[in-house]
Amino acid sequence: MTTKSAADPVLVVRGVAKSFGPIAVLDEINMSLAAGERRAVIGPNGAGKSTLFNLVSGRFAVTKGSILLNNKRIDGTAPHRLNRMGLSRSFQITQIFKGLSLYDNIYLAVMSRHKRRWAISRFGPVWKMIHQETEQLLDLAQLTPLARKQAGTLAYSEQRALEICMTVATGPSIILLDEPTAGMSRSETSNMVAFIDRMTKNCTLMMVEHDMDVVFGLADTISVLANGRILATGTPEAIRNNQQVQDAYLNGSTE
Ligand SMILES: Nc1ncnc2c1ncn2[C@@H]1O[C@H](COP(=O)(O)OP(=O)(O)OP(=O)(O)O)[C@@H](O)[C@H]1O
Repeated sequence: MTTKSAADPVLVVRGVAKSFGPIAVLDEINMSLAAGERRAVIGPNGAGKSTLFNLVSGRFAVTKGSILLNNKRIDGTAPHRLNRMGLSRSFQITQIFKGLSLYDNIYLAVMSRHKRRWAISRFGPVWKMIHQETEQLLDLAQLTPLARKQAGTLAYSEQRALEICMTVATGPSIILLDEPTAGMSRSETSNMVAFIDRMTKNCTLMMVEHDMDVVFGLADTISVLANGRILATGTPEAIRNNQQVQDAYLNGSTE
């Protein structure tokens, strides 16, 4: 039986390879994410970023190697089970309840963290805490004025904000962000970066993002994938100054 200490990494990717039939897409991928770390995975089109995300989030099986979440092997685990184990994939999948109010959506997410089911009678300290945490999250997200609005009637960017709020409310060990600003204008993008930054202060994040302003605005470590291998991992500053990375990606990046 494994025990976890505070210094243990939240996520470990160890010697992972992935092939589709004869096509090798990823090889020798090694990564370790500490608690509270915000890691961006960048790289040219076709480098294997989405494949890596799909391996970590349980959508694809690894061909070789292992993936651990909080010291437990998770490669081969179905996405819905991973969700219950604390790995939450946000964006590109809309998981809000459109017929409910924004408040009720967040309330349900906070309830799930406290392992409560909906009940007619909701009195007592735990329900009071659930209500207070919902109010705090609404406040942090600056969504209080919209609390009573039906989620389905919110603007697209507001629905995405609600979704990240719900993700945070469930208290996951790690949040995977899949191009969190895809399809947004410049001003929506910079608002979303500020929003994610505010909402995920103590969360562990792994994100795939093409927009370098988003990457450099949010990540404290960056892994660069090229041709299915990790070319470099380091701070934004180190990655920006890495000649190999510049040659393989940053200088030639059209995004
Ligand atoms: N299901 C699949 N079957 C066969 N090949 C695949 C499959 N999924 C991805 N690939 C191939 O794997 C390589 C990596 O694709 P992937 O989508 O992971 O790259 P990416 O870095 O996310 O690219 P982009 O930035 O364009 O989204 C590509 O050559 C792609 O064609």
